[in-house]
Amino acid sequence: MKVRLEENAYGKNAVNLSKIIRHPGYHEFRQITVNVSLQGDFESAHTEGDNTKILPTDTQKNTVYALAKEHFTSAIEDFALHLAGHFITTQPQVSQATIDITEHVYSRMLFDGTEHPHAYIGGGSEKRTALIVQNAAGTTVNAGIKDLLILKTTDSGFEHYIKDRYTTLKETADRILATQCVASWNYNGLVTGYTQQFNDIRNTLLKTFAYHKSLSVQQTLFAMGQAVLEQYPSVKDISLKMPNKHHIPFNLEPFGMNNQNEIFIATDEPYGYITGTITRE
Ligand SMILES: O=c1[nH]c(=O)c2[nH]c(=O)[nH]c2[nH]1
Repeated sequence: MKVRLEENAYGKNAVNLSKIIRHPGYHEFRQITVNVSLQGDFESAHTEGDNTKILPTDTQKNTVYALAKEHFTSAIEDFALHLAGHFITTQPQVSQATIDITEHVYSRMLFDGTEHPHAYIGGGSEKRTALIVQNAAGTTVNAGIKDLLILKTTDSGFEHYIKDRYTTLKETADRILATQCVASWNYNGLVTGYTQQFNDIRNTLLKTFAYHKSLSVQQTLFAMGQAVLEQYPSVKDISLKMPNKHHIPFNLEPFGMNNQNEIFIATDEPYGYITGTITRE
């Protein structure tokens, strides 16, 4: 039987790297996880076991650490762009380099209103992400946030949905809305000041979530994406993933008590999963 190699890629995943940037009197600390993935002329490696065009994934991992010394100095997008450019320009057999970086958030410890010069506290589940794809057609920059746990205690309802013989869900005009949000957006070309853009977009997402009078997760997701596209011409499109982390009112009637929307059972699974991409018309 004749078979042929279709799409293929290889690289090193989960390259965990931390860096201290030492300044007189204070330190900066960064921690990232890097995935490198290369595409190109690797057919003979698969069909003949010919490794002469293979840059070992071990070398790719070493390259991430080595280039971090000089080139991981600001936003993860900038470091990812440098890494992608390195593999494309030094390896002629590589036609596409994909660099995916996740940054783990740390904030400085604060004592009596003063930031400690070298002690940090982890940022919980939230992470910042950058995904760079470089090939002959150009370079795309995707930035985002993942595992952003956000919740509001009112201004959320879910009513007027389909009811059939299997429906048990009660309509509510006032519920908890909670999600562990993933947001990622593509920029129109390159941007100056990735961290400022990231902080501004993150703030817009949070503010829209907080102030939106939500009729459903779907409607809030759309409003969050729309706000970003309206305020940032640099953003081409935005994708959101919003698992509905249900908080279901607990029945206190067996105990002769009236639950006035105060006591809930927080359930992890199963969960509603709402996703969408919003783009300009
Ligand atoms: O905002 C919501 N969207 C749904 O599609 C849905 N389905 C459901 O059971 N609860 C909710 N909530």
